[in-house]
Amino acid sequence: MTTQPSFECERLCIDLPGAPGVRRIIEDLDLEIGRGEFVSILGGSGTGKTTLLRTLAGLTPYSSGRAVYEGRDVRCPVPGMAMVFQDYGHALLMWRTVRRNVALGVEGHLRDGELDRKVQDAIRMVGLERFQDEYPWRLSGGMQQRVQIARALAMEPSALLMDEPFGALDAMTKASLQDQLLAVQAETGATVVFVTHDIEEAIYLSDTIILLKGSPAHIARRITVELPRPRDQIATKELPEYLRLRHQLYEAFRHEIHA
Ligand SMILES: Nc1ncnc2c1ncn2[C@@H]1O[C@H](COP(=O)(O)OP(=O)(O)OP(=O)(O)O)[C@@H](O)[C@H]1O
Repeated sequence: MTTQPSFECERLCIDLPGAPGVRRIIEDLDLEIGRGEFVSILGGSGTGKTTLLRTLAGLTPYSSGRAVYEGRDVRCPVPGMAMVFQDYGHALLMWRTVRRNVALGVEGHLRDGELDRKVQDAIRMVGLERFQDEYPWRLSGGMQQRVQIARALAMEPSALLMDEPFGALDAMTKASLQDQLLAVQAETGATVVFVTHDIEEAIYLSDTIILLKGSPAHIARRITVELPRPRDQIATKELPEYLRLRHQLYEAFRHEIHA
């Protein structure tokens, strides 16, 4: 990991339409995310996690302060980022095969050979080689989510923004996709900003956890996760440091989210 930031926010304020007028969702948020860093955003329901992620993606405009990605203001989507949503059912085109869904973000920009290479690499990274000519509706929920992740990876993003991508999946599928995501990140070196409700998921995956609190929201805690990599679903979760972080975050949730 280098020290050059991928994202920088300074006194970031985000307002959304409310009744009446506008409602401030995020206030005076300062945040720096290093290149290749895995950052999870945790917080209670309705705190503003998705709003913050969408602003980092250039999808929701901010009102004041600064949000910068690799030196560029993010007032609209900028190249180099890809977003993955929780609702893979809506994100995929059911009438296109897996391969043609994965190609969606890059087709029209590349020559055929290069397009095929990128699509094949992305499909390999999520382990869907055998299913590339299938239609998404014939796949399980976990496999459909892997298609969405592959589509993001085909764009070779330097930053992957993920909004509760595993929130709708069963525990075993979720664990397997978490490991696949960590392997992909180790291979690509992408920065990952990951929104989740799940404290254990945040600890298992992250280098840093940002806990949002309040209305408007601000950063209540910034926690560095110093667990060794590669991580392991059994061994990592038995480490004293993992258990200490888990305890700390549950306490923080209890005292701060409901304060
Ligand atoms: N398009 C919108 N227009 C107006 N208000 C919105 C819009 N989207 C979200 N909000 C409001 O902004 C606040 C933050 O919503 P957001 O979805 O960012 O929270 P969240 O922390 O991601 O919640 P959850 O964990 O429940 O998904 C909520 O009060 C929500 O009602």
